[in-house]
Amino acid sequence: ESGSVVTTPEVLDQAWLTPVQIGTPGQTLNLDFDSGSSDLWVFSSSTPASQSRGHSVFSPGKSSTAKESPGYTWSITYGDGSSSSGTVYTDVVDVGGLSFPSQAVETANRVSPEFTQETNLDGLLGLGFSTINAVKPTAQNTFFDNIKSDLNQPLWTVDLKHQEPGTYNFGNINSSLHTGEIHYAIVNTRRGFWTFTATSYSVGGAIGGSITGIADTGTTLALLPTAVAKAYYSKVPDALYDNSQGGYVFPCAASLPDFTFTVGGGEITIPGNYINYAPLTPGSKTCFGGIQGNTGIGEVIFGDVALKSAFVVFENSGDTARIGWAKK
Ligand SMILES: NCc1ccc(-c2ccco2)nc1
Repeated sequence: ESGSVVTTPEVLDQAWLTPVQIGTPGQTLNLDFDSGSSDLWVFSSSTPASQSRGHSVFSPGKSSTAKESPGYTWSITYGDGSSSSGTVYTDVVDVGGLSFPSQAVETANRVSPEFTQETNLDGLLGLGFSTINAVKPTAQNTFFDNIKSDLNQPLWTVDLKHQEPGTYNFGNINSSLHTGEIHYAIVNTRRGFWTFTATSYSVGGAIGGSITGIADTGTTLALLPTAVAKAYYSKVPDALYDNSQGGYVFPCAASLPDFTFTVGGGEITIPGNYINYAPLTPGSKTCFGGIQGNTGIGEVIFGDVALKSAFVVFENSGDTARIGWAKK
């Protein structure tokens, strides 16, 4: 089988949110599908009202199929400093018509203020490898790992669009969603992420070396090696690294060069206007870059700024994992 679901960008393409039905009858929550983590967690009836105000919550008590997983707990802190923790149920989870009857649904007993403030986001659906699932004492499977054997092909695809709805597909490649050929690179799954290598990059004609990083639908920007970010902004007049902002800024009127990277022998171009990410504050004439250095973070992250420039295939046949990138 296969399934497809529409995903919708938040303001400034900060994240894309996708409706998921949980329990019986189905309770719809809008989740951030995140290939950079591997837990399906939700705001719940156990989340204090002061933290869940404005959010849809999952109430296991209202689901005839919810089962507690006694003694199971989880706690996560993300790269951006946000965090959440709680307990675990199993219940039916339906994504785009694909249903798994006993998905681990991690209900939040607390969330950090960053999550409370993002009222469109009702939780995360991890699409990383189940090896890094945070449930104790036993790691749980991601939704993709649970349904993979039922899918026509052991893959999911993502088509994020700048300020337009896009799609997540499970089990098939919809060829109408891409124009160019799909170019594949091998994924190294050792750290539980979709880690791949771009063999080269170019900015305004200048060619650079290889970049190894993770494909992360749950991170807004492209956090590249510091030398790469430096090389990019050297081509942007009046760009500078602003310590107080923690990144490269430039005049919003600047025309930014494209950033092209090569994966599996094919070129993907992030258009300059995607790299002119946003004014520091609404109306400011100084803008913050969509490409930043990855200083202080363990990983190089090809986040949404890169992913929305392409049609991307995440395939895991069991012994081999691959990532495919195509123009669209
Ligand atoms: N890369 C995972 C992830 C996704 C969303 C968030 C988030 C949303 C609001 C505040 O923090 N944090 C981390």
